[in-house]
Amino acid sequence: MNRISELSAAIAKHTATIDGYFTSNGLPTPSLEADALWNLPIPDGATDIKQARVAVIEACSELRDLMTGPKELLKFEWTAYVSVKVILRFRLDQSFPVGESTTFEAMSQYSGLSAKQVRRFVKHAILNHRLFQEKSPGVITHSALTAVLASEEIARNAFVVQLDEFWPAGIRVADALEKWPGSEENNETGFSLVNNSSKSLYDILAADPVRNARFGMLFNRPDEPLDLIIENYPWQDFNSVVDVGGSHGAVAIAIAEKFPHMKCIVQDLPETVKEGAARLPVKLEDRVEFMVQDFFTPQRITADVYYLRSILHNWSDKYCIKILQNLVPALKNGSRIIIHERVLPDVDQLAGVDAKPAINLDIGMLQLLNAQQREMHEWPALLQRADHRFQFLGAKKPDGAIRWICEAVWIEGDERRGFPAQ
Ligand SMILES: C[S@@+](CC[C@H](N)C(=O)[O-])C[C@H]1O[C@@H](n2cnc3c(N)ncnc32)[C@H](O)[C@@H]1O
Repeated sequence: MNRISELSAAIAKHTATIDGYFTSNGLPTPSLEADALWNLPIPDGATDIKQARVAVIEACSELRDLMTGPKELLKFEWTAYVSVKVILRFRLDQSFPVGESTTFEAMSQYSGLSAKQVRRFVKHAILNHRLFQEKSPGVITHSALTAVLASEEIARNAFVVQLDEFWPAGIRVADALEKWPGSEENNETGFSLVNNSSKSLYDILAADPVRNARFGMLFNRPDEPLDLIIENYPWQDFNSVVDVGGSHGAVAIAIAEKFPHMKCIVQDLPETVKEGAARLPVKLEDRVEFMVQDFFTPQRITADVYYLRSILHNWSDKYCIKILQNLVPALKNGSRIIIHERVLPDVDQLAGVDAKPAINLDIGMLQLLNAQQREMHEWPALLQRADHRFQFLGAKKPDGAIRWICEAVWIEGDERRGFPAQ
């Protein structure tokens, strides 16, 4: 069988598996109509159905490319997201309720754009992105995608931030690499260039409350259940944890709730600490403490565990080493360091659809901050560069998790190597 027939057969086979699952469980078939479910109803435990879904997506993508052909694949869609940006900026998705219809004229009155402009952008968005539908000429209804955008501010905000802040930064990455070869500084990026600034993303956004609030909202929704870190680390074996750059303390609070013997300290910058402390449930006040601590200054708290979730991927190696070295003054023999973040897949896993978000985030970290995602082998090396007394113990990724739990231990006197520390 040739490749296109193989792919076509695979698509038919795996689609039938998924269809059978939905039918036998009384679940609706996937749809992009406005009243569709927002996510496919496949529970975490249904591993074979999840795998079938991945197989369909991968086979469709390859088949589509094969049927397009190499030369046509090289055509660049340079208008790709223009219509989406306009729709979001002028809030056309929010111009009429989900379940109702509208016209180009009504959208024009709502937005201040001309009816002709609205028609051009809406048609582009329907064709390229399945935003809206036009089932009869001039009558516009929502699709599932615009229904989500119109109904859920967090999803809408994420799209806006990606289009308005992240995408333009990507366009200047090559320029930044040319201007600052090999830079590890977070103010020498595509983001800095496109903002015409010598500052970092954090400083640029901090100067603009609206942009800063939109950026902050990106992190308001948990991207994986907290249970995954609570259930998959032996917290019961320890008495204290410092959540380094812990934001509003979601993880520390979950640890304190589940393990009443634990003392948790959440460290962050002043503004975040103030907000986090204000939100802390009164019943946890004696066991969860918020503390201002810049992680580029020496750590003041000696604890059993130092927990860093999604911290190091925001920094280049040079700064990660400084963050780790600044823990050293407080560490005691046996202190644990948990690095909890996405890990880049190995080269042999690059084909999987799961690899794509990690690889894309890696480039994203570069375009915004000159930072990076890391492969597993880079963690022990980075820890060793910070201090040879950090010993990497291993890592695991619980089922259903997006982050790995990477663990290191601090060994005083370099017992591991059998000679005293210098
Ligand atoms: C990507 S967020 C991760 C927050 C949290 N660990 C989590 O996973 O939800 C990075 C955090 O680092 C904090 N941060 C940035 N620079 C810092 C610094 N120099 N010292 C302490 N915290 C810092 C930010 O305020 C933010 O809360």
